[in-house]
Amino acid sequence: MKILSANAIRKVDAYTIEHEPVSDYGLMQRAAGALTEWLLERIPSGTHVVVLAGSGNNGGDALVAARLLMLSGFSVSTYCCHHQVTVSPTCIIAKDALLAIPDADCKEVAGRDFFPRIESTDWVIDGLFGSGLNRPLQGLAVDCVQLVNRSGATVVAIDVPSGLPTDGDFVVDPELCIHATYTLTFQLPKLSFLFAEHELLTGEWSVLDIGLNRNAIENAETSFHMITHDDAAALLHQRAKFAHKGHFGHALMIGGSRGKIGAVVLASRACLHSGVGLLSVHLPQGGELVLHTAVPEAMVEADQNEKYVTHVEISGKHNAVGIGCGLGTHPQTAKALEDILTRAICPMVIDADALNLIATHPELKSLLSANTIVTPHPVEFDRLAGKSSSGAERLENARQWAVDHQCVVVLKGAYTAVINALGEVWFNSTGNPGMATAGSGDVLTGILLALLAQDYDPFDAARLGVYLHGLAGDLASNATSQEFLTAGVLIDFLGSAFKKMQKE
Ligand SMILES: NC(=O)C1=CN([C@@H]2O[C@H](COP(=O)(O)OP(=O)(O)OC[C@H]3O[C@@H](n4cnc5c(N)ncnc54)[C@H](O)[C@@H]3O)[C@@H](O)[C@H]2O)[C@@H](O)CC1
Ligand SMILES: [K+]
Repeated sequence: MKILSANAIRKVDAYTIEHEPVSDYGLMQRAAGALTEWLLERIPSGTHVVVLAGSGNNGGDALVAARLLMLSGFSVSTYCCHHQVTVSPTCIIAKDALLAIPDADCKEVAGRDFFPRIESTDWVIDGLFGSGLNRPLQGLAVDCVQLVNRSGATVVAIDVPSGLPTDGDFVVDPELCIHATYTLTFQLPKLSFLFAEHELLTGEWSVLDIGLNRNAIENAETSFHMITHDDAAALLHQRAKFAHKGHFGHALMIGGSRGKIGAVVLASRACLHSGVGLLSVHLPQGGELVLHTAVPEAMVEADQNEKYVTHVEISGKHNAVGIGCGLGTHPQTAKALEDILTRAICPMVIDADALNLIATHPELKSLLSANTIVTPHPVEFDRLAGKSSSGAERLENARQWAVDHQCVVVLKGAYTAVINALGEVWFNSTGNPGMATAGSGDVLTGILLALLAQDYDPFDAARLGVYLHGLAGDLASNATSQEFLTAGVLIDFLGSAFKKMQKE
């Protein structure tokens, strides 16, 4: 699923109006119709609804919704907050249609004294600004937004919360933006919804289909996508009937240090449960017995050192290498990492402490090869690439990093971003806060290593891997609870996640 910029959406809107039997106002009625349908299923009967409409088409949507809610029997008070002299012609049509209803309550807000009284039991429909916002809010709009935010009412934002830039192209002061309980956005998700700092502003968001022209969406250029179930399922390889374990690759997992052997155990278990043929694990000698006991399916190559990894034999027999889980950052481990990066020619997944070592030994970056996946969480990424002041800035830095180092970056978060060497971004759509638990990242590394060993292209492996990882988390939390989730439970649900991806 594409994520389009405000500008690209405007073009798709215009194309739809030009090529389909629908007018500007017709499209607005469709949008407001979808919105009202959503609202009617949720607003408790008898609720007083306060509708705030700006001067643009977002305001027009709000005015149409106000009319539809009134016709459905709700008590609706509508306030027009005109922030500019020219009001959109479609907004004017919508307002005239509202005023044509007997008893329509529609007031102009000429200043603070004209503001509505909002009770905490009210529902507020925010149609002040939509995708046309191009600068931070000022003046009366700010006062209005703050009145809403302090009211305690349930707030439904139309398309985008007023004050939030659709593409995340400027940093928002949360005081200058509606804090929506729900955001109902039209047709496609918006980029700015995917940054952690905007969670408070968007609340729970959902996409409403308003039937924009499919060809126009298909032809619109963008670097941003969301991974849907069908996208991920299409990436899954079928396993041939006569296949044997040699067909599914031999993976090498390198990790562990004293006190952190569990990380390699989790990553190894996840790898074996993700379809790999053979798995060898290189870990400090002290962890050998633990690994043999916890993961009997794996072969163990113990390091000469008891507590940390110092030297790894890299041979042509491995189809993929994973390194970093629980690895530690001992100087001798850094030397070993340099040696591995220099000699390994197979695809690699690099995680956790291996990334921290690269951050403290920047000369190692030049050794990364094109078929590498790096899997930093935001703090690890900032160590690698320097601090970012916002989610949007970090995403741009990660795209640049992927281009500069010609590898796949998996920037982990609520909407994990998988970025290829062209700077194209696919956001994951599965997963839940229950997965914010120790070892969850190790499980992802294990899955990615298994897919790489099975000859998945690194970008495909990363997109399918993050989707499966999140899906296992969703299945696990549905069957138990987010609180109960541990990395081990995630692995237990990997089987069901794979099953959901397979063709019936
Ligand atoms: N035909 C269409 O284009 C459709 C548009 N739809 C709605 O239309 C919205 C976009 O409408 P518009 O493009 O009219 O934009 P908005 O309704 O977001 O209005 C923005 C207007 O305010 C001005 N402005 C921007 N930032 C400002 C600021 N900080 N302070 C004061 N003024 C500011 C802009 O010049 C622009 O004219 C979408 O979000 C969606 O809700 C839907 O009705 C579906 C169909
Ligand atoms: K809005």
